[in-house]
Amino acid sequence: MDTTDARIQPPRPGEPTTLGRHRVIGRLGSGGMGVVYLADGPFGKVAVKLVREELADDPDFRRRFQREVQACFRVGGTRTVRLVDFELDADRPWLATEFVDAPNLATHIRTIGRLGEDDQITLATGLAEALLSIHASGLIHRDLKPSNVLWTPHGPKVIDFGIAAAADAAALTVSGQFVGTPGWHSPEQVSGQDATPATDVFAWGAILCFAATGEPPFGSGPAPAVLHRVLLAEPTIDLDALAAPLHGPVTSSLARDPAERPTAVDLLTALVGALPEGEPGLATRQLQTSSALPPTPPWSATVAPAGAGQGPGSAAGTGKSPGSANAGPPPADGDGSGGRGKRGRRSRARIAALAGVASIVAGAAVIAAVVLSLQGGDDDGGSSASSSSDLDAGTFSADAPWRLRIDNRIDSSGDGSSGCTIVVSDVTTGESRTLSGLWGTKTYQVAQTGEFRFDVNNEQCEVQGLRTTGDTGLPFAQESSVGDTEAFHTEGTVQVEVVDFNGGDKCELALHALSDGRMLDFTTASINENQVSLNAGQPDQVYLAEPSCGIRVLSG
Ligand SMILES: Nc1ncnc2c1ncn2[C@@H]1O[C@H](COP(=O)(O)OP(=O)(O)OP(=O)(O)O)[C@@H](O)[C@H]1O
Repeated sequence: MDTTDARIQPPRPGEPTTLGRHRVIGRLGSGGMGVVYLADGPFGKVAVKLVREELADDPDFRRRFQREVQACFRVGGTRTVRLVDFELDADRPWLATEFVDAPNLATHIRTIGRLGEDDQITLATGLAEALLSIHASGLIHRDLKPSNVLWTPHGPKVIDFGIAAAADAAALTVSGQFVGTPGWHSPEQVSGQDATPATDVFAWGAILCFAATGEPPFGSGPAPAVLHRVLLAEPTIDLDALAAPLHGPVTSSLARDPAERPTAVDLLTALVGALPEGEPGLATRQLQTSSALPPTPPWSATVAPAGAGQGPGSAAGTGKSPGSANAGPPPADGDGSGGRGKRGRRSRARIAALAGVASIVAGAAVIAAVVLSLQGGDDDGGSSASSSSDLDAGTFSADAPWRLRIDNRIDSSGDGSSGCTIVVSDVTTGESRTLSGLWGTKTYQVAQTGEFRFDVNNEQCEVQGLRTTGDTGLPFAQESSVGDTEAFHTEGTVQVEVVDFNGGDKCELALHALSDGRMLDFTTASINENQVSLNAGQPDQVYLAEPSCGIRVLSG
């Protein structure tokens, strides 16, 4: 298997140094939609796809991209990479997925050679599992090909599902011609018809032929010739090279008529029992691979230091991202009551100014060291807290995900205040995060456990640590712009009503898992549709992160 380093190129001059909260380390590759960077940030290593400028300028692309990205959160399973963060409003939108330290299948076959029979079956089963999760979420991949399959020691992981729809639409608008990589696209795509789940099954068959022989079933060469063969010729399926259990499924998946192709469920059913000896069955394998997922992201849903969102070389961005600490307007007023007035406007101006002076903010004079003690707190699902006016020494220890609430009580009638700056330090590791330019009340979910110390720049900044171990009881209402909701339990679907759009006409809502901060679903409510539902996928402890509006959870 390749090493990571061999696959990573240094960023080129003028390329972004940060994308949202992620620091760019290198380039993983580029394709039709944009460049993919390896980056490091609050979720560990991620692969960030930055959309090409031409596409970003196309309003139709943006609309479709946004819709598809929202849908991607519904895709579960262990055979698809997890979407962890994105910024859709940026000059150039980007999305971050978990980084999988493995080459793509095209590279693997080019450098190592074609797959043996056992590996073919592992690939066939894993890809069918991926298609099952994608199709079960109502999506179609549309662009399944070897470079969109990462080949790990545990089998394949599929990238780029769903988002190809947006690129197809934009490219067709411009050229009116077929756009894509010939050889993997189905006859119906080549002739301009709608893609269906059967389209992905066709690509599944083509990838298996390629994995077994190193050649796609309709050959290679100039694009028009390949497209012509896809439309009119019979595929070349080398049955000597292909593992016997795949003969039937691969042949039927390449049927010209989509109705004659098997479904992902048919493929899995056909492959049950064909897995190599020693390879556990599907359900067991899923459990094993899911435990290999990256560890709980540290400091999830916390605020990045002001200005960290877009570095000097950055090409993208407004710094506003649902699920990101920069999401949403700043609080409307100092007490978090949701009122809007002079102070809210002034806060916005101050925060904008702060964004330009990150280094000054990061080094802001910490004039009051506050160490909170929550040892004796209420631990049964309520909150336990100590305020910054209590200067007693002590430590706040958290043995489960917890919440940090900051209430800015600074009298800002005079100019000169830059809001609250809080430095949260992990006492054991010494790691710290600076949350700056905070106005009103803000609450953050922190996945990291351990012992923490808080330092604030003004004793009027009240800091509370909250334990959130149980249900809070529903329904409940949340004031405008006060950060995350309390954690609550959902049976799968959450109904939310937006009660205050906070001066705008839209509100972005992101549902996160309490356990590790991972985003489960994302939707946008509008004044015309102020009740929305979010899908957690399965019963879970969840919270709604950083809504920029006043919301009421109707059912969870
Ligand atoms: N999450 C990820 N983890 C590891 N590597 C990744 C990840 N996402 C993408 N890559 C690498 O970056 C390469 C480029 O990705 P990209 O999707 O842009 O390429 P492509 O499939 O060749 O192009 P396109 O589909 O846009 O025409 C991939 O082939 C893969 O090797």
